[in-house]
Amino acid sequence: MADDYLVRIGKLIRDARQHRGWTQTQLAEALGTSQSAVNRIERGNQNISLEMIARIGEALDSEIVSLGYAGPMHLRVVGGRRLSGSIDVKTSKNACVALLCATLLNAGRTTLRRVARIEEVYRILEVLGSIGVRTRWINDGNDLEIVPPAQLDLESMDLEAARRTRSVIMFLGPLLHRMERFKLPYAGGCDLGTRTVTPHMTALRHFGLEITATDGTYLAEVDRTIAPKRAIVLTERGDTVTENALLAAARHDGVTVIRNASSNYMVQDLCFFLEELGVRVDGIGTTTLTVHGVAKIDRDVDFAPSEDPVEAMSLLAAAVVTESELTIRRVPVEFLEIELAVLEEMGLDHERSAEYPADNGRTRLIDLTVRPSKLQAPLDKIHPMPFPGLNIDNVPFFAAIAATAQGQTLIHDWVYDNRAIYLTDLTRLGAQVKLLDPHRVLVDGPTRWRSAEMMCPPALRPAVVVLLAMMAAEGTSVLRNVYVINRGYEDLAERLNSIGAQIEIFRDI
Ligand SMILES: CC(=O)N[C@H]1[C@@H](OP(=O)(O)OP(=O)(O)OC[C@H]2O[C@@H](n3ccc(=O)[nH]c3=O)[C@H](O)[C@@H]2O)O[C@H](CO)[C@@H](O)[C@@H]1O
Ligand SMILES: C=C(OP(=O)(O)O)C(=O)O
Repeated sequence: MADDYLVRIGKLIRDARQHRGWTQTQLAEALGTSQSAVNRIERGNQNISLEMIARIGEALDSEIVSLGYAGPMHLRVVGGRRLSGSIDVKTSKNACVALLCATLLNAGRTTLRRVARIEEVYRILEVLGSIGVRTRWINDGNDLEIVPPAQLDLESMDLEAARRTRSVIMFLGPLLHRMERFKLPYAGGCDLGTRTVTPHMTALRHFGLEITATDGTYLAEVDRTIAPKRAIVLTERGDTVTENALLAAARHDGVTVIRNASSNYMVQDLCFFLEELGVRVDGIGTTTLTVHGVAKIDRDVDFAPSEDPVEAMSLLAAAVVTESELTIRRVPVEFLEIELAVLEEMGLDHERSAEYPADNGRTRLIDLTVRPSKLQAPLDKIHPMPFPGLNIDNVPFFAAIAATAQGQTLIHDWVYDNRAIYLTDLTRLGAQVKLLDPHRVLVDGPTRWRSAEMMCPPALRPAVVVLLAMMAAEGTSVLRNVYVINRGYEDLAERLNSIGAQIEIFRDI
């Protein structure tokens, strides 16, 4: 019986270590013991004290044994500290989730390099695993290997995981080639108000896909006699709808033209990946994509998704609100050009390195050094547009930046029903943010930030904006329930600590 417990605890430790991406040797070093001792513990061959379990939990930032329900993660932020040094931008959530869905097109093995270890990726991995796709972290947890089975088992889909992410909608494009009738749960994700899926249905109808929405699920049926006869015109220039159309076109044996396509960063990464799979895509970076599909794809491929422009913007905003000098490395500059132009107008003192290519060989990167600056509010409103406009997901960061600038800034988020509303949470931290209507806020700066204890807004970017303001505010703030941040940022607290922040992770027991 005792042995059985040791084996179970050993497995928990091994899982927590792998989740962290550590080798046994790395864990041994953190504990001041030997790799062979860690190996014995993980195999259940070693008596282990409660104190040792607690130390392992601390080292891995994972509660190995919890008393009852291990509650949500919270952050305690000691603010008012300057950041310094340099930090690398990780690969993007939005490309990684699209690429994971795209692996369903390929009968061969896909290796994805430096995939962001974030909750959104974990949810898609859980869904893939539940339907029979073999996925495993390799190379010390940096890279992911994905091998689909000959037959997918959709009946066993982990519905709870699927409902927590909107990205699962990108299963539609690949699945319509693998089965004629299937079910998918309704797409979830951030609480940003109504987000339509109609454009996806309109686009995929060209490939014979019809969708009926029943209680909580989409029932998809494919009529194989239908194939695109003319160009597919997307009804809106959305990122995931463009990706879904690309995924469907990739295995359509013929040429598909997609018009009003998004040319945003995640779409470009997906196009580069499709090319690795042997699917030619003309017009990458433009709004007309011509896809030369192939009926069968069976290739072992290796691909490195590019860096996340929204994480780059987040780190840049962290430097601005904390009045720090910080170098942000591996910034995909093409997808941050408008943001930088606006910030330059506002008076941001910054320096850019020469450009160098990302590991995908295509995306242009720079290292960006940001210095403390006296910012002025921009003359015109801040508003997003599909790429190459100011990125929709970067708009919330301008609220925090505007709060540090002298004067009034109007922020107009026409895209999402709720996102601008969450920006008023900044008032709890001392900012003057007035909601004019559900899409527009007026920010008056500069701000004398003050600490506060708050719940995380239920949307990724506004949640990070609140965290950044807490880092600027003197004193100790608490941000509760940060799952939504972990959806899109890998180890954000630890990484910010590495450049001088003081953020402690804690949980309810
Ligand atoms: C996994 C992923 O990649 N998520 C991104 C993707 O979500 P996703 O592609 O799912 O975005 P949606 O399709 O929900 O579009 C966001 C909102 O913008 C509206 N809309 C969009 C385009 C357009 O030309 N006109 C228009 O009105 C939609 O109706 C919707 O209300 O794109 C969003 C917009 O860039 C980003 O915020 C998300 O981070
Ligand atoms: C809105 C976002 O993402 P999602 O589409 O995953 O909800 C985001 O990344 O800010």
